[in-house]
Amino acid sequence: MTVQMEWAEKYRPVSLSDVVGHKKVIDDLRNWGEQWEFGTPEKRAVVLHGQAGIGKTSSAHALARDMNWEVIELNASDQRTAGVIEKIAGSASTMKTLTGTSDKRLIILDEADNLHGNSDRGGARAIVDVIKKASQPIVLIANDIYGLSSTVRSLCLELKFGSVQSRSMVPALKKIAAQEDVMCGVGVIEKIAESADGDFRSAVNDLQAIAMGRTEINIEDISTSERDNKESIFKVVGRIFKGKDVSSALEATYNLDETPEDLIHWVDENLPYQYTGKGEEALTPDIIAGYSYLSRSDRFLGRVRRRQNYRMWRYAGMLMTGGTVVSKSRVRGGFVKYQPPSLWRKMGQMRSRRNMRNNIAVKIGSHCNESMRYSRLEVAGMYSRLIQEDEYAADVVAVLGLDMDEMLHMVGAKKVTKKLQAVYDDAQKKRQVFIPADEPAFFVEKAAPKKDPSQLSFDSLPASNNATLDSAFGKGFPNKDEGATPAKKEVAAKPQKTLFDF
Ligand SMILES: Nc1ncnc2c1ncn2[C@@H]1O[C@H](COP(=O)(O)OP(=O)(O)OP(=O)(O)O)[C@@H](O)[C@H]1O
Repeated sequence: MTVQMEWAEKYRPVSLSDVVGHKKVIDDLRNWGEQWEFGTPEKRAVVLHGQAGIGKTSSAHALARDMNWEVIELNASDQRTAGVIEKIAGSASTMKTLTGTSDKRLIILDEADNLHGNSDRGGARAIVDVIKKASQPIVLIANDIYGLSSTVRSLCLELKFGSVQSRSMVPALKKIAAQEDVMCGVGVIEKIAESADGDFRSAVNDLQAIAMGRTEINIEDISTSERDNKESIFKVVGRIFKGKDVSSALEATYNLDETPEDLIHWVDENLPYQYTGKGEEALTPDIIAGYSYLSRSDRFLGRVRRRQNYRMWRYAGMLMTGGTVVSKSRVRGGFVKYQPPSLWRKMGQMRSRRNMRNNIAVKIGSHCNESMRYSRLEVAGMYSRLIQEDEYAADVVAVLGLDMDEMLHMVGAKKVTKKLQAVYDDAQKKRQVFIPADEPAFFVEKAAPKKDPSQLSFDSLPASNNATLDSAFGKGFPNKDEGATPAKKEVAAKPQKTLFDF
C-alpha cells in the first residue's frame, strides 16, 4: 500500500507570492523583510497571529525563501527553556553565518503563545532579551496574540492573519485539483471553499479526502462527505439562536467537536444578547424561557457528572438546543457577534495569575532556601512591601531575577510606567553583579565592565543579613554566611551599600 503525501504539505507555498489571500499582511511582511537588507528595522521581530491553518508558518518560511535567508525554527515540541532559546536564537540572532549562503538567518518561534509551564520555564523572558539584542530577523507565530506578554508584544510588529476568503481559495483549489488530475463538477470547489470557514488547510484536506479513489468529483459526493466534517461551534449556536427547527439544531450538535458541558456555556453566554432586539427590554420573556430550559439541562449534566451515566447527555443536549429554539417568540434580525464563554476567560486569567504567583514564589524560595508554599504564604508579602519602596525596589527585582510582568504583578500595577521601567532597567544593571557564577550566561552581558564585588553581591550575604531579616521578620531566614569562603567573609565586612549588602 502506498501512503499518499498530504496535499496541504505538497502544495505548501514556496514564495510569498504563492500565499493565498492575506494581501496586505503579506505586503507588510515583505516590506519588513526588505528593511533587513538595509540595516535593522525599528521592530526586530514580527508576530504573525491568527487561527490555525491559514498560512502563518508557511508565510514565514516563504519570506525566508524569497529573501534567501537560512531558517532556524524552534517548535513547541522543542524544550524551550530560557537557556535553550538564548543559546539557539541568541547566538543565531547576533552572529553571522559561517556557511556563506546568506548573511541572515530567520529565527522562527512557533506557538510563541504557548511558552508557559515547566518545560518552557524562563522562555518568555528569554524571548524579550533575544529580541532586544537581535541583529537577525525573528518571526513569532501565535494563534492567540493575548497569549504573549505585553513586553513581547511591544517589541514586535503585529501582523494579523484573518481567515482566508473562500473566493481567494477557489482558484488555488482548482489548481491543486488540476495538478492531481481530478475533474471537479460545477460548484464543487466553491462548496468546499465555503465549508472550510476560512481555514485553507481544511479546504485542501477536504478536497483530498473527497477525491480519494476518484478521478471525478460531483456535488452529490460532497454533500455525503460533508456530514462527516466537524461543525464549527459558531454554526451550531447560529442554528440554535436563529433557527426554528428543533431537530436541525439538535442534529447540528452531533458533528460538533464539543461536549454538552462546553456547549451549554456557549448558549448561556450568548442567550441574553441574541434574544433581545432593538427597543426591547434587557430581560425579554424569551430570555427567561431560554434560561429555564438551560437550568433543566444543567440538572441533567449534574446527574451525568455524579452518576457517570453519559446516556443522560441526550436529555441535556435536547433541552439546551431544542429548548432554546422554542423559547424564542420570533427570530430577531441583525448581526450580534457570538462571544466565547466569559467563564473560560476568567478561569484562564485566574490560572495565569496563579502561575505567575507560583513562579514568583519559586524565585523567592530559591533566594531564601524555602519551599514554594512557604514563600508564597509567608514571605512573598514582605517582598511585595519592599518592592514598593523606592530605596529597595531595584534590588529586590535584581536579586529575585523578576521579569517585567512579575515585577508588575508584585507591585500591583497594570501597566509599565516610566518609574517602573527605570526600576527595571536599574535592576538589570544590578543583576549583572548579583548573578552567581552557575546561572545561565545570558543574564550577564559580555561587554559589561567588571564591578567591585563588594558593591552588590548575592553570593556574599554575611550572617548579619539574616540576623537583620530574622529580627525583622522572625527566625528562619537562611544564613548565607554558612560555608562562605574567607574571601567572602572579608567582603562581608565592607560597609553596607544596599538592602542585600548588610
Ligand atoms: N494562505 C495560504 N496560502 C497557501 N497555502 C496555505 C495557506 N494557508 C494554509 N495553507 C496550507 O495549509 C498548510 C498549513 O499552513 P500553515 O502551517 O502555514 O498554517 P498556520 O496558520 O501556520 O497554522 P498552524 O498554526 O496550525 O501551524 C500549508 O501546508 C499550506 O499548504
